[in-house]
Amino acid sequence: MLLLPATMFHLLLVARSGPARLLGLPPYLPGPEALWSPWALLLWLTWLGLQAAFYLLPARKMAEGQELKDKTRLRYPINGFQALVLTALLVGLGVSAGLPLGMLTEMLLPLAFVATLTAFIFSLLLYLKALIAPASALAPGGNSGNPIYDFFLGRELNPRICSFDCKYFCELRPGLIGWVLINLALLVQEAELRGSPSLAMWLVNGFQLLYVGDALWYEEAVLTTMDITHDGFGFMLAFGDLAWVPFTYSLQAQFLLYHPQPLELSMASVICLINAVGYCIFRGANSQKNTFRKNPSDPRVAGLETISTATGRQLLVSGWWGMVRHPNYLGDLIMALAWSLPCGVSHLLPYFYLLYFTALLVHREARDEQQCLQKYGLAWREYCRRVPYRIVPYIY
Ligand SMILES: NC(=O)C1=CN([C@@H]2O[C@H](COP(=O)(O)OP(=O)(O)OC[C@H]3O[C@@H](n4cnc5c(N)ncnc54)[C@H](OP(=O)(O)O)[C@@H]3O)[C@@H](O)[C@H]2O)C=CC1
Ligand SMILES: CC(C)CCC[C@@H](C)[C@H]1CC=C2C3=C(CC[C@@]21C)[C@@]1(C)CC[C@H](O)C[C@@H]1CC3
Repeated sequence: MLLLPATMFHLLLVARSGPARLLGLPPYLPGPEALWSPWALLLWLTWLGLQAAFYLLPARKMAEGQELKDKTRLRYPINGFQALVLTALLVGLGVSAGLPLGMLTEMLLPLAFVATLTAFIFSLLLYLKALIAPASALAPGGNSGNPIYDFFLGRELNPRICSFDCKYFCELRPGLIGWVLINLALLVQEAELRGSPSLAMWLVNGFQLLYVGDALWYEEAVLTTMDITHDGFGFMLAFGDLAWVPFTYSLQAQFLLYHPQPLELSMASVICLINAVGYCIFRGANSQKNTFRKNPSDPRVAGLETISTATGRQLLVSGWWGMVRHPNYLGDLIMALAWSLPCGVSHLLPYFYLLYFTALLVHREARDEQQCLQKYGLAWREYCRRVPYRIVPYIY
């Protein structure tokens, strides 16, 4: 809980330092005046309020979540993409009215500080709220009895205030949309400093906008992720969603603002190709599984080979899911590489996301594997026999 914020501040500080060494000491330790700003607090609370208001707007669709312990299902608004578009319109209006968006880059440290503070306070409130929640509302993982562990993992599975789902809201809105807004501010600031944004900055902005746009367009798919169906809402997700995602996932664009990198058109084309390959695998695999889970006789997936399980559900063993057991992770990792390459190879810092993400996905894959083994038993073992590689064919 201390190491994660410390890492985030380290990254923010070294990204703007001359040597930009991932493993070096930060150039200075920020004092309270560099971290605390009432304006940053006001901006952050306005941002959360705005995204909460967008969440509450009428949605094009209400989706049902997975079945819960008490056999009920929660309902979720599907209007994340609408929130992204409304945010873009509002920011566009603001910029055309003279809003200095580039100034946001000067406020990243105090904004990250208030986001961290919010995550701690929010997690504490969530922990207390879980004390009065019924047993059926608790998450399988975060109720060990060790308060520090439970505070970190989260005790309640789907904490809600009336129909407002705190975890679902945080997972996709303020952090993800905040990430692309910070990227855009860095692009605007670069244009102000150097006359125009660099090609590398355009690529990083474009790739990450595609990723965030995709997540919000296919928002319903998040309802089947382990974050929503299995993990409680505690410090890990609150900090991850509200602080870690916007302030560390924008690291490549931060690095580029302070360390401009030349990029040939030919190299840029190769990087675009790598991102496109990663995206096709990521989207193809995710859509294939979602289509199959919704309706196994859908013509797009009906011809695929499957294994039956004792639960009545089937597992795909051909198509993307016959290549490796987590093709979507493979695509995601290839995209992560494409996001770092525009930053050149002179520094390790812009590759932090790739390194962290590899560790996160290897760990996540192992957790998912355990859950699937528990759920599907022998059928899962058979799947592992037929599809022996986890993420990278013939390697891992
Ligand atoms: N950028 C980031 O920071 C992060 C991005 N992600 C991305 O989010 C997306 C969702 O990831 P995540 O929630 O981890 O997991 P997945 O979308 O991979 O879902 C795993 C589940 O899929 C089902 N499944 C597994 N194998 C098969 C099969 N052969 N046939 C049919 N169903 C199968 C199982 O659930 P069941 O059988 O119950 O349906 C399993 O529990 C991924 O694309 C990932 O890359 C994830 C984490 C962080
Ligand atoms: C701070 C910790 C080390 C870990 C925090 C993890 C979180 C940042 C991630 C856990 C699962 C996530 C997912 C996404 C973003 C990152 C977090 C919140 C997506 C929304 C990214 C876009 C994809 O299309 C779907 C992802 C679902 C899981």
